[in-house]
Amino acid sequence: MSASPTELTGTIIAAHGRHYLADIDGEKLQCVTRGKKTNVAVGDVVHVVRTSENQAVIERIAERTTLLYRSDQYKSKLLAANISRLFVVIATEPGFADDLVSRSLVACEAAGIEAHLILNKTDVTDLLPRARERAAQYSRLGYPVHEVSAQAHPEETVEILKPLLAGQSSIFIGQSGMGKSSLINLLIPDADIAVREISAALDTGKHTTTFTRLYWLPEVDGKAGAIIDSPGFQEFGLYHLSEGMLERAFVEFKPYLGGCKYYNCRHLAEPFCAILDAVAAGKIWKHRHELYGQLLHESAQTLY
Ligand SMILES: Nc1nc2c(ncn2[C@@H]2O[C@H](COP(=O)(O)OP(=O)(O)OP(=O)(O)O)[C@@H](O)[C@H]2O)c(=O)[nH]1
Ligand SMILES: [Zn+2]
Repeated sequence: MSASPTELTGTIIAAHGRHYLADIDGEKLQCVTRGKKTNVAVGDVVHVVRTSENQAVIERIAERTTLLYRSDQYKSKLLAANISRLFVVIATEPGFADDLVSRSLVACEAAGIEAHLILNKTDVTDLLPRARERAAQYSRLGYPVHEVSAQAHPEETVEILKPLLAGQSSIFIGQSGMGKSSLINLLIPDADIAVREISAALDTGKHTTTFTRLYWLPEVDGKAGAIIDSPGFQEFGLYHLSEGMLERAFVEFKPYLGGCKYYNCRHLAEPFCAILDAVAAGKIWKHRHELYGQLLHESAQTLY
């Protein structure tokens, strides 16, 4: 369906509660949804109708290539739409939680998004060997790990990350304190100004760090890229993933799926289970199998 003459097409660049900011060819319009809908995500391409000089109402959301979301027992929360790559930022210090890293990776697999890890603060050399060892668990699963130091080696950091971001729509996520803002500021030199502009337009007052926002990257070979920055999180609920999605979202299970005696094996306590055998043989990381069990449990608790 093509846009009607009164409709404008743009991209959602920030979301704060039910208030959205759309970028329409460089012009920023404050947007609301019709009714009480909250089904819009940063990164969404939207068709809007202007209601005043700087306001509009969202009429339609264009078909998405991907949709990343979190959920708890009661509801799901959209994180970002149309992203092609996700970067989980971890660091030598403070300590990072494997649980959150793996949940992010599982969410990516389920959504068809390519996932990478960024190990920041490599300048903290006494903690580096241990952090590397932990990060290697993920590179063994096939997720690339990029070592950087936003503070001690800013130029090298940009050199490493730039090619990974070119022409992609990426999201950065991570626990608080890993250096995500430091990295974004290196990659988007005007990020501070953009944030002030966005929060003024969204009228978020001083809650400037609590919203998700999109920054455009300069075009490379005619392809525009974007970076989405999301607030630091402490939880990543995945209640919305079904059992079938879960077993496929653990990449290391793939060679064993179909090898269990029972076709409806849940890989928890069943006899002759290929996954459990692989865990026992040390071929599947026990921590990840435990997380799988936890996520199965969560998926059975959904109330919506
Ligand atoms: N040693 C070292 N410290 C760093 C590096 N990058 C960032 N930091 C510090 O780590 C702290 C957290 O950095 P931020 O960029 O605010 O981290 P964040 O992940 O955005 O955290 P939130 O804003 O809480 O979500 C700050 O004190 C930074 O100065 C680095 O490469 N090396
Ligand atoms: Zn099984």
